[in-house]
Amino acid sequence: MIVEMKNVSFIREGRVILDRLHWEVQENEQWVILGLNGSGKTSLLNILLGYEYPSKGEVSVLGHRFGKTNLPELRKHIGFVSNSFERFQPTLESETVEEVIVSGKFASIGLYEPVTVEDFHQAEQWMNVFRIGYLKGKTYRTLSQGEKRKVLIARALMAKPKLLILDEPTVGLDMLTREELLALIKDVIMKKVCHVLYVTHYIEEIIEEMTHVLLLKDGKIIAAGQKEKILTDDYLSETFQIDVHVRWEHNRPWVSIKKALHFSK
Ligand SMILES: Nc1ncnc2c1ncn2[C@@H]1O[C@H](COP(=O)(O)OP(=O)(O)OP(=O)(O)O)[C@@H](O)[C@H]1O
Repeated sequence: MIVEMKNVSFIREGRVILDRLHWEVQENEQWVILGLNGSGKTSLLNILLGYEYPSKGEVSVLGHRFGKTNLPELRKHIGFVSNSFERFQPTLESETVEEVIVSGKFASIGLYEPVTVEDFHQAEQWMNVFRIGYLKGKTYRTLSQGEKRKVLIARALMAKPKLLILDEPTVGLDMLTREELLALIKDVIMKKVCHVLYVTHYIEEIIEEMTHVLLLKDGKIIAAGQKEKILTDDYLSETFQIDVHVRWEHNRPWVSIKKALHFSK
């Protein structure tokens, strides 16, 4: 099992941020997490990554039960890319694209291991897969947001993770770059490079290969399961607290707002 949460609550400063979550992710399922700002998505990810400890309940990731496993060891098998990662320390910012990608390997071998020619070869292969070969030799700092995002995902894959968590990876990207990124994620899933857990605010990003959805509202699970059963008008309207309508086109869900909000003067 990829993720197992039993009765997980996360309470901070007397506030229940996650409330008695039960959630299982099986090997052959690719999940998407949806929820408004402040619904608890980041807290949930922080727990999965072992950066926060739940106040109650049991968590297992990749078969490792938290509290009984070596977290730094487990983290080596989990890749994490968040749009807030775009800035590194100044040293990495001035590295070349291939150096930044290769540095992802440190997640699994430790900072002081020497980097090998094979590592650079592997980085170049990822650059080709991600169609960013043209960035070779460029300084990371000078890249566009979309290019940086692709580099960061390639960097995460250098550590050969078993689970890749993508936290709002398309924020700030134009339509074309977003579709390119989704095509790359599709490839990662289809080629079984690793398991993908995807967090987004945009339901149209739920590509065919993503099979399951978890809806989070105020730290509670509204619904979780196969996407066709979960992405309904009722569940989504409850999650997003605005009346919406879902339609499917080319095996992707699209949402429209039934009635615009009006704030009276
Ligand atoms: N360590 C903490 N101490 C106190 N409050 C916290 C802590 N961590 C999260 N919160 C609060 O819990 C709520 C959920 O936060 P979280 O960042 O998990 O939401 P989110 O769904 O990721 O939101 P967004 O979509 O804006 O990133 C927020 O109101 C936040 O302020």
